[in-house]
Amino acid sequence: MPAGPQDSFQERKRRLRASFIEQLPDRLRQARELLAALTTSERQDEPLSQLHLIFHTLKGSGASFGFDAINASAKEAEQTLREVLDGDRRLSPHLLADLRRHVQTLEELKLSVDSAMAADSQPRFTLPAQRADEAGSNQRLIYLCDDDPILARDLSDQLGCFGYEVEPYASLEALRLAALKRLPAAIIMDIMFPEGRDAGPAAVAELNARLDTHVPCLFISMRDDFQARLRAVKAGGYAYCRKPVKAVELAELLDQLTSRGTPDPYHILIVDDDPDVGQFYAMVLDAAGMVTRVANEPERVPAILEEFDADLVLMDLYMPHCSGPELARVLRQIPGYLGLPIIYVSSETDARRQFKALEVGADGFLTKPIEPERLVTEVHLRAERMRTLRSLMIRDSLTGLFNHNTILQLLKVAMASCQRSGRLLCLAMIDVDHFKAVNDTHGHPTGDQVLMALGRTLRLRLRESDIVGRYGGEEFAVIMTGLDADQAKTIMDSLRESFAAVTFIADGTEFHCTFSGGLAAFPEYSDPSALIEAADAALYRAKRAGRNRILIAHSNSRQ
Ligand SMILES: Nc1nc2c(ncn2[C@@H]2O[C@H](COP(=O)(O)OP(=O)(O)OP(=O)(O)O)[C@@H](O)[C@H]2O)c(=O)[nH]1
Repeated sequence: MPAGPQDSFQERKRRLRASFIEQLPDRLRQARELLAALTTSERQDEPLSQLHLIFHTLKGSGASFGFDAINASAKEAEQTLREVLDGDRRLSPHLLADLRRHVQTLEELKLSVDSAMAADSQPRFTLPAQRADEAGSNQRLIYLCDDDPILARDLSDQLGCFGYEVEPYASLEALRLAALKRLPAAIIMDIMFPEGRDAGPAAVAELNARLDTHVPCLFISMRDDFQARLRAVKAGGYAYCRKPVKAVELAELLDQLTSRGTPDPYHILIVDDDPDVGQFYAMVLDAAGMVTRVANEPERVPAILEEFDADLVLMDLYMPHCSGPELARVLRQIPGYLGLPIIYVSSETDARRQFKALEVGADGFLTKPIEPERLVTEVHLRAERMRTLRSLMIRDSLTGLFNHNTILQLLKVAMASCQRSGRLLCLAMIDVDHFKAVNDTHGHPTGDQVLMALGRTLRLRLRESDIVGRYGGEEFAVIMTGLDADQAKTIMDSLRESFAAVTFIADGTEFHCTFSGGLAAFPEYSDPSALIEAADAALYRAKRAGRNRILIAHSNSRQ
């Protein structure tokens, strides 16, 4: 039979089990030595803790790797040692003899990889939120159905600024006919219609059944009751937004729904002092499409996190020199990791101890042995949540671009990285021309549409590596690396020309907008505030020189 991904998973598991069996005598020898050093006359916390850690690890790994006999014997010994460490029991000669007996039982076990493999169930991974995308070739075509024709038209126009081709429909019948003729990439659907309070989800369900497909769907509604949300979920709704909805939120959701590219996999850092256990979790999560990194030494974690952008940390509870809660506390004291989800994985079942460990700001507790499927689901759900929350914290709600604080942070990070690598960096500050007049003439909502369109133009036209943010009001900041100021100016000029060509329509009147920009380059300006000040000054000059142009700041011509 050809080797498939499942075979390689089983093969890796086999290797880990073999390595566990190989290391077992050495661990038991350490346990024997520690036991020999223990006397009943005085309390010796250090060897007792070390011994506890050995049995604790054996208990967890035994369970994870399917060696039930190891798990059972180590569990009893661990419990006894825990009681001694807590002061609930004295270290009597009888108790020492008991511990030696446990070590002996473990030494005498006849372990075989094959028997453990045979007892293993085949892991299956069913990742939540796998999105079907069978909407046909037109990735930008969206149907929006709402019985309020003004809202349908207005929202469609706004979504147009995000690059979507949105067709508004004010009746369910009109939408049905359109969908039967040509399938859209997604449908945005209201819940309540004259046909009934739940007519929107019913129509979507009927359409899917009729076409034998699943058209991705977002629901929008004034309703916020459980029933409405449940109907939407039953009809296969991907998201539910309460009215009034922001076009930028819908655009973000549509981006997720209609993107054909695979989403960026979750990055999971696994911290476990036992290399085999760490590898085991990594193997399970890798097989589910996540990217993992294993740290066996807690002290290396901050350095690893600096270059591995983790969505979540999976952490062992008991580790020598630095426990899981201690490491969690260290991380929480670093501002960038205050919100990083930390999940403990441990065979600790005592609820009091679990709570204590969580108190330091960790987010969850998974008790060993954990089924691969459950591990994948738990990690996936928490990492997904983290991404959503992070996005809300760092993005501007109108344009979906990075907000003011985030762009400043990112500029600092990018400049520090360019400093190390010797790469060039340019900052462009751009500002819509005569924007006050747009608001005054066409109204604030139209002004908002202009800002959304500019944000979108910047995001779609620039490289993935460029960082775009809304600096404030009608001012945007763009960080470009690996380019000198002249190259950056060429790009910004081309964007400026494209934006000037966009036709906006408000109340039947067409109008155009332009923007001006100021560019400053690193290392000519070597610290973030000097770079921003220089780009801003160049922007100011561009405005004074007549607008609709990009000017470069030079340190010898500062004004
Ligand atoms: N619609 C809308 N307007 C905003 C927003 N933030 C700031 N503004 C408006 O942007 C306008 C900025 O106007 P000014 O700074 O006077 O400059 P300008 O009219 O753009 O003219 P120049 O920059 O000199 O070309 C103000 O009227 C603000 O109220 C926003 O989020 N939405």
